[in-house]
Amino acid sequence: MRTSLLRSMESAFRRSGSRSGHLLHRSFASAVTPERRVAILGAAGGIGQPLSLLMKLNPLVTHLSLYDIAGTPGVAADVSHINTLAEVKGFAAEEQLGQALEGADIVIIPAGVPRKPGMTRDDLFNINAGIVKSLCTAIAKYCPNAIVNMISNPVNSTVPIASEVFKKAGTYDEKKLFGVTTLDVVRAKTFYAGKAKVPVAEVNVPVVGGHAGITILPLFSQATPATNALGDEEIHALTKRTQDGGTEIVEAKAGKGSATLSMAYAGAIFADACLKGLNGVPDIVECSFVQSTVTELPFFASKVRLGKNGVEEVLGLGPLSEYEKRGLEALKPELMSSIEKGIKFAKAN
Ligand SMILES: NC(=O)c1ccc[n+]([C@@H]2O[C@H](COP(=O)([O-])OP(=O)(O)OC[C@H]3O[C@@H](n4cnc5c(N)ncnc54)[C@H](O)[C@@H]3O)[C@@H](O)[C@H]2O)c1
Ligand SMILES: O=C(O)C[C@H](O)C(=O)O
Repeated sequence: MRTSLLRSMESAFRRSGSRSGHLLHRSFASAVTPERRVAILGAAGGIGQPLSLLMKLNPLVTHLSLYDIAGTPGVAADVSHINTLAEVKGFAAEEQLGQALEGADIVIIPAGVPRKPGMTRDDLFNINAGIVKSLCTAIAKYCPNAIVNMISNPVNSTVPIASEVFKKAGTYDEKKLFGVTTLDVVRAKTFYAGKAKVPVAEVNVPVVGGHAGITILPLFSQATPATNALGDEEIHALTKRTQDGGTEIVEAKAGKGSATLSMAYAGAIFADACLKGLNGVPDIVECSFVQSTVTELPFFASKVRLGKNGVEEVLGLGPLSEYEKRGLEALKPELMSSIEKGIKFAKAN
């Protein structure tokens, strides 16, 4: 049973575009996996629970630390019964946050409130900015060298907040801070495969910019397998659907939150890529919102090569279609203002 589950994970990770899925099996079989500690903050939430499950299934994880301000003991006990490698510990109260973080190689943060219909991600700022700031303050104290995977929205602002908190603490390493935009890539791949009628497992689509509305810019001109079956209108519709993917889920859930299952999948894919990078697996490339000089904006999502220290290389945008060039210019003011909002908040608080 364990073997077949690992095989399914392996093939999911391979399909995701990380080119080293085979290593999951090899490293598990030969028991050479280095010790890797992953902490999830917000582990009992809508994303946190399935993400905890998926990280427990990942054979690269040796220790899994689950932290939430509510509901952790049940989730941690439940996940801990799964007969895979990772040793699971739950941490329930704020005074246990330090213990939850100690020794972490990767901290994944899905803590915070989700949208309801009619809200933008920026409407979450007032609550989530404070949550992210306090969690990042603890990260700076207890695991200053950890890689941080930021899921909490608005990502366009929470990543800059984290960077300022780390700068204030003197622990900032731009190579180790990632806004998780993998769900945009997951959606772009799914929607493209459906329209282009190509096997979804073979599809790759870079998504650049940020993680809100028009700041999400899928580059369908670079999608593979390439197709000339899609005209301008179809590309526009695919772009809009990718940009509005989060809202599509928020509306379908009708007040019961936003994407959780697909986000957990995307978060697990991205964390797996970070783990492989840490373990020295070559050529691990994923899109992520990182400190960047690819455009004039200080943070920007693009393809990133992952390595032993986190970001090894932020890759350029590649050739853009005229439509994408216009999209790029159009997103800059909104993305810049969200970045500045985060920086201003962190400096003032
Ligand atoms: N980056 C993305 O692509 C993406 C995708 C989906 C959702 N999100 C965002 O992820 C966040 C979480 O979404 P969800 O659906 O899991 O929400 P949720 O309400 O179901 O879960 C959030 C969890 O965070 C916990 N929490 C709150 N404050 C905390 C704190 N200070 N420390 C630790 N835990 C704390 C809550 O107790 C809860 O269990 C939202 O901000 C949402 O917008 C991002
Ligand atoms: O849309 C949301 O609020 C959640 C998330 O950012 C998403 O893209 O699904």
